[in-house]
Amino acid sequence: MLVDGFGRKVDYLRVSVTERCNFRCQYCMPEKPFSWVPKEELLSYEDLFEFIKVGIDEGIKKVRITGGEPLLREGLENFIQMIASYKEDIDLALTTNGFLLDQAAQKLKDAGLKRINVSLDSLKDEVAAKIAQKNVLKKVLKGIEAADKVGLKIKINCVPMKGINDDELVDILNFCKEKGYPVRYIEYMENSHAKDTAKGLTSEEIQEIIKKSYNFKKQERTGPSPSQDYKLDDGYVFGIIEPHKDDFCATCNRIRLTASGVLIPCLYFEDAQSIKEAIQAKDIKKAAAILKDVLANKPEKNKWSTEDNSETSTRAFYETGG
Ligand SMILES: Nc1nc2c(ncn2[C@@H]2O[C@H](COP(=O)(O)OP(=O)(O)OP(=O)(O)O)[C@@H](O)[C@H]2O)c(=O)[nH]1
Ligand SMILES: C[S@@+](CC[C@H](N)C(=O)[O-])C[C@H]1O[C@@H](n2cnc3c(N)ncnc32)[C@H](O)[C@@H]1O
Ligand code: SF4
Ligand code: SF4
Repeated sequence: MLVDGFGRKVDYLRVSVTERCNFRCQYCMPEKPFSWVPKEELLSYEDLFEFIKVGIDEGIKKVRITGGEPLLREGLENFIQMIASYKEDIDLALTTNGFLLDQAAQKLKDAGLKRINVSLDSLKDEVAAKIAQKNVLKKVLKGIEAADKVGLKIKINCVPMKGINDDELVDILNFCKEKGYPVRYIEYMENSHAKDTAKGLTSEEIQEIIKKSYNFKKQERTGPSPSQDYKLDDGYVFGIIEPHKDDFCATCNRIRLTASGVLIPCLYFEDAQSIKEAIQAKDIKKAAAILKDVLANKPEKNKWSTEDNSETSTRAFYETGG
């Protein structure tokens, strides 16, 4: 079992397979970065898998593949198959913007993927295009449909932004409710890579908007998801990811591995260590020791706040995988 310095059990590894992306979401990557990490500096799938095995052997139960946009990296289905066949009962999932999902869904399912979280910030062509800075909506909706058809379990992620998509939160909920997909609204997390004008909604503001159309009750927090669930009277459950809440980090069970082999104890903090050398030297003991050291240094909580004393993260979400 993996335990951090605050006694939190860590059993969830998020693996970013690329920092590159085909969208330029205002809250994440509004401009193309000045330079990408060169391809040769990335860990191969085999090397990433070597580390994932170390993690699983030490107690990781849930692996999420993310990015950048993970579907941009060639051969992803082979990587998924490696993980799926290493441990049958692993909770293996993928987070994607959905743009390339239409052609990838069947391959992903066949490789052993069970569930997928797709970002959907708007149901209006022009708003989706404004957020992603690309005409994306039709392809994303097609991708979601294809994933559904092949039997992948779907969740939808939506980042509510002031003056941009905050008038659509109920429409998005209705769309997801009709399709049977849980939607999770994510509070915008301030970071120095986002567009200067980006401003998110707090969980309370999101709830106020939904309250105008639906009654709902806060649910008990259970399981490994970062989402706080709310249940409508008809039983539909939506979630809000509330990183500005004081107690959000108390149940943190997550660590992150970037595509270039940096193991990050917290989405918010700078401190991190590379496992690249150890993995490439096939020094499993050293890789396991670095994992434990990173966990021992996992911070108690982030310093995002809705007050003036909020600290902005310099970590790019497209690098850490969100
Ligand atoms: N601050 C913070 N935000 C997180 C953390 N984990 C997830 N999030 C946010 O929630 C978003 C959605 O996460 P997903 O990639 O869908 O994964 P998930 O919510 O763990 O997925 P489920 O396993 O389906 O619940 C992330 O991209 C982040 O923006 C975390 O540890 N800290
Ligand atoms: C970094 S993306 C990577 C996976 C994929 N490209 C996607 O967009 O789903 C993972 C998640 O992070 C969320 N995200 C990115 N930047 C964020 C921010 N500043 N605040 C909150 N969520 C953010 C996205 O909405 C997405 O759901
Ligand atoms: S949120 Fe995802 S889709 Fe949007 S720019 Fe970031 S990595 Fe790309
Ligand atoms: S901000 Fe850091 S400590 Fe808090 S939940 Fe996210 S990863 Fe965990």
